[in-house]
Amino acid sequence: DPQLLEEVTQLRAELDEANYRYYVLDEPTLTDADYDRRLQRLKQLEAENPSLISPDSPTQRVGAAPADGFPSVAHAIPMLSLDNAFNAEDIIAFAQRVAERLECEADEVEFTCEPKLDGAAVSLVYEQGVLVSGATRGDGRTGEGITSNLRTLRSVPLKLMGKQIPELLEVRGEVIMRHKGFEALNERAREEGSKVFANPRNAAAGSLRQLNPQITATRPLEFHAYQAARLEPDMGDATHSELMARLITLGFRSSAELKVLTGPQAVVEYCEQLGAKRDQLGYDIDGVVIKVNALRYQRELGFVARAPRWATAFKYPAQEEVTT
Ligand SMILES: Cc1ccc2cc(C(N)=O)cc(O)c2n1
Repeated sequence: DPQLLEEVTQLRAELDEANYRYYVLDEPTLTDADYDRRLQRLKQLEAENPSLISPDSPTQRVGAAPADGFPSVAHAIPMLSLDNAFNAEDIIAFAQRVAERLECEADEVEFTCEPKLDGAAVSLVYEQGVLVSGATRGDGRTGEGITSNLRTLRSVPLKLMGKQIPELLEVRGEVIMRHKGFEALNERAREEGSKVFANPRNAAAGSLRQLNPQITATRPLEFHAYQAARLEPDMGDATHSELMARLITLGFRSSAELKVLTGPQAVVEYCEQLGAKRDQLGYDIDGVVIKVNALRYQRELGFVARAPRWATAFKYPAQEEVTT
């Protein structure tokens, strides 16, 4: 019945658009009540016409628990950790090392800076624009397959947006829990006598490792993309900042605080400025991720044993643990 198909298609488009505006653009259009009304209507139409159900429908976010635990997933490209810088001298030394290898002046090198979110790192794989796999970082080479849990996050697109859909995209990013959601969760946990989490990072990691996606679906988690580990067709001689802008058009949230800066002094200033407003962000960060912006230079610089030569993480002193 074309009338029915029209209504189902319209509802899906409205729900996907509402997700994007709420979670990526921070400009919600639908109220939660409007969102839920449309979702219920779509669930009813799909229940009456099961042949219409497709895995990328907004109604298919919360599935069944994986029968026997999470499968082990090998990352096609290792999720390596970053080397650390602790002060301005370390940042300048990092920039000098990069400049030497690129045979240019440190003050000419373009860097990006973004807050280093303190959550749980995950990887999402999209084939022909559809989410096919999601995994935890694990030990960097092998993680746990938690696709069913990641599907419950409304900031994780079930299918990519727009017309320029890549054949293959592997997005890396951080799943975080904001302070407000963390405090509300622990408040409920104390009332119910269930597990109270020590900090938002543990709460995010613990929520992603729930065997039952219905539980994960109730947790206030957000996915923030920070890298495209694989992209086919690739973007050739692009930059990290252009890649992040492309991810936003594909439906992902990526750091609103990302800045392109030239030379180490500007990077040091960014780290000082962000440090000054660290307590007002509403979510935990443990530093600043500093990257060489040009992807061509990132490829040229490569990695040392365990961490990229082209990136480092400036770390702030640990904050006193949140008293629960
Ligand atoms: C390459 C790399 C590795 C880990 C990262 C971690 C974060 C983070 N925790 O926010 C951000 C990034 O841009 C990262 N980038």
